[in-house]
Amino acid sequence: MKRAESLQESFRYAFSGLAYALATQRNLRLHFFTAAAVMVLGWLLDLPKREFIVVLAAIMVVMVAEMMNTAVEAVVDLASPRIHPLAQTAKDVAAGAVLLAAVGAALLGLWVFLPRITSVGHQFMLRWDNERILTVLFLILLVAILGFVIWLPHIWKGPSAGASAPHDQ
Ligand SMILES: Nc1ncnc2c1ncn2[C@@H]1O[C@H](COP(=O)(O)OP(=O)(O)OP(=O)(O)O)[C@@H](O)[C@H]1O
Repeated sequence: MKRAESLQESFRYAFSGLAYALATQRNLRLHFFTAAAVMVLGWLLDLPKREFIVVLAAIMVVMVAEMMNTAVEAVVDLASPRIHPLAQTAKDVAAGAVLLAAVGAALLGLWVFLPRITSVGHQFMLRWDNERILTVLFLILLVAILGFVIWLPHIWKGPSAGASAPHDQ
C-alpha cells in the first residue's frame, strides 16, 4: 500500500484529489460556479459578516458532500463493478446526501438574498465609485479562478485520469 511519508506529501495527495474531483465532476464545477456567483452577490450586497460565513459554510457542505459522493462512486465501482443492490444503495444514499445539502443551501441562499436582491445594480455602482481598483482586482481574481476550473478538465492528467473511475457524471 502506498503511504504519504510527509505532511507535504499528504497535502499534495489532498490537492490532487481536489483537482481530480474538479476536473472530472461536472456537478462539482457547477457548484463551484454557483458558489462564485453567490460570493460576488454577497460582496456586492455588502452582506453582514455573520451571514457571509453561514452562506460560505453551506457552500462548503455542498462541495464536501459532492466530493464524498465522488469518493463513494469510485470505491463502489472498484468493489462492485457489476450490478448489485448494495452498490446501488451506497451510490443512491451518497447522491441523496448531495441533494439534501444542495436543497438546504438553496433555501438558506433564498432566505439570505431574496430580501436584498433588488438593490444589486445600485450596490455595484456604489462599489465601482468608491473602490474601483478593489472591484477590478476582485473581478480579475474571480475570472482567473473560474478560468482555471474550466481549463482543468482539458489538462487533467492526474491519478486514474485514464481509468474507469467516475468521469463527468
Ligand atoms: N454497480 C451498481 N449496481 C447497482 N446500481 C448501480 C451500480 N452503479 C450505479 N448504479 C445505479 O446507477 C445510478 C447512477 O450511477 P453512477 O455511477 O452513474 O452515478 P451518478 O449518479 O451518475 O453520478 P453523479 O453523482 O456524479 O451524477 C446510481 O445512483 C445507482 O442507482
